[in-house]
Amino acid sequence: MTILEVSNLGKAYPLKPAAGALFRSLLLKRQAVQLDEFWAVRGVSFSLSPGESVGIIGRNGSGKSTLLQLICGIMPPTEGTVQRNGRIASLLELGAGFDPDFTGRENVFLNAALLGLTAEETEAKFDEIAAFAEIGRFLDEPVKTYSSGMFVRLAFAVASHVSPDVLVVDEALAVGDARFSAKCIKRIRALRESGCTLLFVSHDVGIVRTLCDRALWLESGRPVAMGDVFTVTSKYMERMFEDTDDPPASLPDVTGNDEAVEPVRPQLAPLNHWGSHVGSIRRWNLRALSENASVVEYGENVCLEVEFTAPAGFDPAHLAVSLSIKDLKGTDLLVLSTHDENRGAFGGISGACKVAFEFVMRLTEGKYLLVIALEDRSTEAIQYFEYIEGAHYFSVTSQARRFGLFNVPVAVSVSKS
Ligand SMILES: Nc1ncnc2c1ncn2[C@@H]1O[C@H](COP(=O)(O)OP(=O)(O)OP(=O)(O)O)[C@@H](O)[C@H]1O
Repeated sequence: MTILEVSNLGKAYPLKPAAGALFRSLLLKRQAVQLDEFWAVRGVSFSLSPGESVGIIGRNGSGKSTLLQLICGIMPPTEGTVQRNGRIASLLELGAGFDPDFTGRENVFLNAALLGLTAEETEAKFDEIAAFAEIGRFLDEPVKTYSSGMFVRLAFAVASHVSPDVLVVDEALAVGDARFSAKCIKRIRALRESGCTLLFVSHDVGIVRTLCDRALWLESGRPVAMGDVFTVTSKYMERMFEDTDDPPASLPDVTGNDEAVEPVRPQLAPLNHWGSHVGSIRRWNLRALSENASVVEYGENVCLEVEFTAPAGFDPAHLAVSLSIKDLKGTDLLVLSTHDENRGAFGGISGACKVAFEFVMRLTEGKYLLVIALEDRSTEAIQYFEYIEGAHYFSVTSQARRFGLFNVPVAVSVSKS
């Protein structure tokens, strides 16, 4: 069963005619001026099953908000259809579904009624909503006196407490402080765990990876790829790194189906490889008990050796080799760089070199991937000669059952106070 079915969805806006064309048309009283169209979104198709979560990514103006508005029925599509099979709660427009002259309390009932709740159902959830919003006595003030942050708190509190089948959130509206943002993310996670479907727009790839299983990448209103969140966001970041305005050449033009991008297969190396390739990383080896270790024991001494060729003519004082260990969602868990540990280590070198990082494995049981990069650190923004994401995949095992991502040596003492 699908909870949301989006088919060939598109939204076109008329473009204003050029001033000369309008004038000529009026003067000559000819037929109406032909208006050009601008497609903010076009050719988007996908379906969502209950409990799935999709992050929508894309640069500014790529059509993310327009797509969400079409999906929620806030505006009609120019072409295509949206079939909704459940209660959709959305957080898209500041103040949508709120009456500025009503108090916060009254608006909770109004907003919940628009989402299909009876007054009794809202009454039963009211205390929870009020506690989540944390706006205190302002609950009985008209919402026109609210700051945008207070507005969002109340709107999110309602949307996330009406037991939605689908929660649609445009993160651009998350104007709350860091603590409230963290609270919202925790709440979204809890809703997901209880089976709620999520559609989430964000510029923050890290949050999309944390909250979503799949990602849809839009470019100029068109879908570029949809599929496994890590794979699609990696391709997107690679594209952002290249940072040109040409349409992406590396991925096929697709209509939002999942076959566009292969799901992550951690056994396959590398997931991503980009950079200017002026210098090159030639070989690497994660040595634990064995060469190219695919299993590392917690507490084991680990050595990563990276062989590379320094870019010809580049000042080696600004050269750095870095490694990152990520979880399979792409979160950086450990980042080590010669730039931080031994800055200027490459002063005076040229041609083929080797660098070794030695450390004790303190990550607990799990599957991880390794990123290796050859970097230009001459400016604050890192430029990559080579960036190899998924250069190596390995698991960490542990004799003792340990919880948490890290397990560090700790001394515990007990005394009478
Ligand atoms: N009412 C409108 N009339 C004409 N063009 C519009 C209208 N609303 C949006 N657009 C255009 O449609 C395109 C997509 O806008 P949209 O807001 O959906 O992008 P977005 O990906 O959400 O951007 P951002 O990341 O900046 O929020 C943009 O070029 C925008 O200028």
